[in-house]
Amino acid sequence: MAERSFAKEVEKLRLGAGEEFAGEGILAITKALLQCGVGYVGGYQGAPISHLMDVLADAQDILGELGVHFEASASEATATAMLAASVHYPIRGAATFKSTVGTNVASDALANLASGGVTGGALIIVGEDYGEGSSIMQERSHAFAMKSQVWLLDPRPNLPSIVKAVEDGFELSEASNTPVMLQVRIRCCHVHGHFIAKDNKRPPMSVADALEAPRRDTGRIVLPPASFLHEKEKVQKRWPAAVDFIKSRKINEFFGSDHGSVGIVMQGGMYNAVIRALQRLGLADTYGVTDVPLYVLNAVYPLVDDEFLSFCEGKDAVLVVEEGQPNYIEQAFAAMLHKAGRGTKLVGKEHLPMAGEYTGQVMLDGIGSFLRAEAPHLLPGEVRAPNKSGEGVDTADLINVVPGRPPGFCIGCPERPIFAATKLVEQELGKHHIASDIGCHLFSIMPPFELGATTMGYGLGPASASAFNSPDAKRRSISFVGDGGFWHNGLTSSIGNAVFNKNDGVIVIVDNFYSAATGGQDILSSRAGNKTKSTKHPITEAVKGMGVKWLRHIDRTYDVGKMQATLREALTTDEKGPKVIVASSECMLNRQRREKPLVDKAIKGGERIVKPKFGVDEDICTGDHACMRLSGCPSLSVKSLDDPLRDDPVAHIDQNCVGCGNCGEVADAAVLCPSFYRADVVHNPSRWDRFLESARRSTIGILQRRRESRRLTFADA
Ligand SMILES: O=C(O)C(=O)Cc1c[nH]c2ccccc12
Repeated sequence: MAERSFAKEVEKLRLGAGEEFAGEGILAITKALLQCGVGYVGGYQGAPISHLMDVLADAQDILGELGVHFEASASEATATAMLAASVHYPIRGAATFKSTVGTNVASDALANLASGGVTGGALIIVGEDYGEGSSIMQERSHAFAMKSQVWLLDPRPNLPSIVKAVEDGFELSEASNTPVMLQVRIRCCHVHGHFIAKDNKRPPMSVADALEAPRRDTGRIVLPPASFLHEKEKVQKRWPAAVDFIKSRKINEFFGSDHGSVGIVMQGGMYNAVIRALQRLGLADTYGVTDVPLYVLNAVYPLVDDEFLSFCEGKDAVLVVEEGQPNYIEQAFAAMLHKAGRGTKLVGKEHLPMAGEYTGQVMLDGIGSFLRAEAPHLLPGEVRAPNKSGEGVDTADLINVVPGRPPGFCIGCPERPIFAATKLVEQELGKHHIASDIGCHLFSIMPPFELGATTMGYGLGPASASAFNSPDAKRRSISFVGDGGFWHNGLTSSIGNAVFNKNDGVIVIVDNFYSAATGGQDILSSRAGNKTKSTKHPITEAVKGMGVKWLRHIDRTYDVGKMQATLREALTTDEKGPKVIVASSECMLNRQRREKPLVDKAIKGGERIVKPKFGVDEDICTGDHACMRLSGCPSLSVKSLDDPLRDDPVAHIDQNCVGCGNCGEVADAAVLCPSFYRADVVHNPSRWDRFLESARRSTIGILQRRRESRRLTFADA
């Protein structure tokens, strides 16, 4: 079950011509795909397009009615390889994934697809995870577009532009026999707005039709001599065809005055932020109307030389707003101007940062700096000569006032006890080299665990420990991989590799029943039934099938003692070959999403429900916080006591506790302290519960009164 259900929203996908669609960017993309007569869609989830995959999964009935095939691909490479269906057949297909990491994974298939070219439109919707909210390395998808010669669209972040980009993308792909990437940043995915819908179109040729009449053409298969001809075709046919299409269909847009001494060129995705900066500089109105000449690249690759050169005509200076590095667009424009012998001054990264997200403030500073330098006469007096000194920024330096808040495991996360156990084992056996992987479990690198030295890619944790396999070694490496990474490619890249190379290390497969970090999507080993997918395939079976001999399965990760003992055994056994521990417990977020509505309903219906909660007895807690050093649970916090003899704050469990029991288990396994208690909160208590409660209360009352009566008391003076 995914993080968000779009079951209600997907009904909007049925809107017909002339009706107004209102909603989120990702839904608009899906609607646009259906309006374009797409024949098949698929992809792999990851921020910021996880929800696009969830929308498609929730829309399967609607897709099915139109004869559109949906695939939840095993990886981005799988998703891109699926687009092979558009090579020989005039069927439109779309794949979506997270960039740039997904594009890295997909690049084998992407390069092959781009070489042979396509007949039906092939659209790759890449969710660009760049900037301050990103979880990955900061790179650009642009490089992939250039190296594989696929076209890159980067639409203005509003619904009509996004929908148009999907339509343009398919047509561009067909006009140039080239796959097209449609880049959407996080704000573009989640922007809300309106557009006028068109009717959905059944694909003129479905995948079922294609299977009835198979086609092949060796000229489209990547093998010499065809592959050498592809290279020629790319340069002589497909590239010029793409430039012609972009130009004749006016994919790129011009705004502002035709006459002006300066202008701004930008990636389409930067448009909203540029307009906001111009508004703040007094140069655009509330509706975004401006006199400043703007050239908006909804297609960022390939570039159209004469469009750019004509934009520069009569201008003294032009600013390129291009997020990230290298500044490919700026370099290409500089070369165009130089070759054309033009004198227009081209600037970009002089005024805007070379790296990092172009946020509102960055854009304001950069465009302000450009205009102050090149066209100060455009700026209102208060911008040119502000009353404030400096840039006019007066927010406090937050680094000095806000404590750091590193991301960590959720309350009740079943992965927390795995790392608590690892820490306890390291206390016994010493420090080990630990290789981490992509997924929630990577939070182990953060306090309080501080375990893990590298992360090399999805499913590659054990692979990234493969060099540490020496006959001279006295200590084994430990590596982690999640169930998401395991099925993405870890089964072969990590487990198969370890078996084949006789790796002696310890591999922990963190199995939480979902691809949790990407939003809780189902995978092969998910335990729940799924209407359209085949689940319940145990990881242990796959691992055994790969040839692993030493395999342990822990089916309740909260058992810290057992986890610790198993890790100890894996690290010390004489048995050769990889030691694989599958540690399974359900993702607590998903479990709560599943159980909470049922429990709330049962409580409302008067049913007796017992909810376990944990607490700390503040009379016993010494305030040494040892429990926290092995937990990091957000619900385990500190509390100051109103007691002059206790100056250290004691441990405290807040009301968000879900009763996973981790803190008690850890306290026990670490022989930490007896101050943790469990209290069962009984909703809709039975008569027996009430009787027990009153019996307990009166017994405790008697004992309390007895103790009170024996206390030494002082008479009032
Ligand atoms: O969803 C995210 O934010 C991820 O980083 C997960 C992810 C999805 N596909 C990938 C390919 C390579 C590395 C990470 C991911």
